[in-house]
Amino acid sequence: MSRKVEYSTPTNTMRPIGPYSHIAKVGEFITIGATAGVDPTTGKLIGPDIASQTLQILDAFEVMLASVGSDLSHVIHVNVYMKDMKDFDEMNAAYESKMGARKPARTAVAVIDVPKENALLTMNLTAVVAG
Ligand SMILES: N/C(=C\C=C\C(=O)O)C(=O)O
Repeated sequence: MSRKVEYSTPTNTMRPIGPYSHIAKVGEFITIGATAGVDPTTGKLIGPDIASQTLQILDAFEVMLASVGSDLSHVIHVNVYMKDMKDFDEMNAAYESKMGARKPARTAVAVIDVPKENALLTMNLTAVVAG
């Protein structure tokens, strides 16, 4: 397996808001950094509800994973960072509506803040290349 680390940010997704790439890939392993629920064209937050933001993030993950030969069925682990744990059930419902029977390992926690102003959550993941 190659140990070369490839960093990428697809052009058809939101621009990073700091000095990072959305995706890092080493051989078959993929990691996607924290991503908020923003419109990829305007950079504006989707919502204001956590369900909309959750679905937007998962849509963005689909685009990012496709750019490196993967998809949501090859996700290993997801981290969910919410501003308020009271949103847990609503986030879960939206998450499950998109992920369906796919149930990667997941860690959901509440945090004091996230980088995108007014965002209710941010998520990141690890995955492998499809095949
Ligand atoms: N991944 C980072 C920020 C993401 C923010 C966002 O999508 O709203 C970072 O600063 O490392």
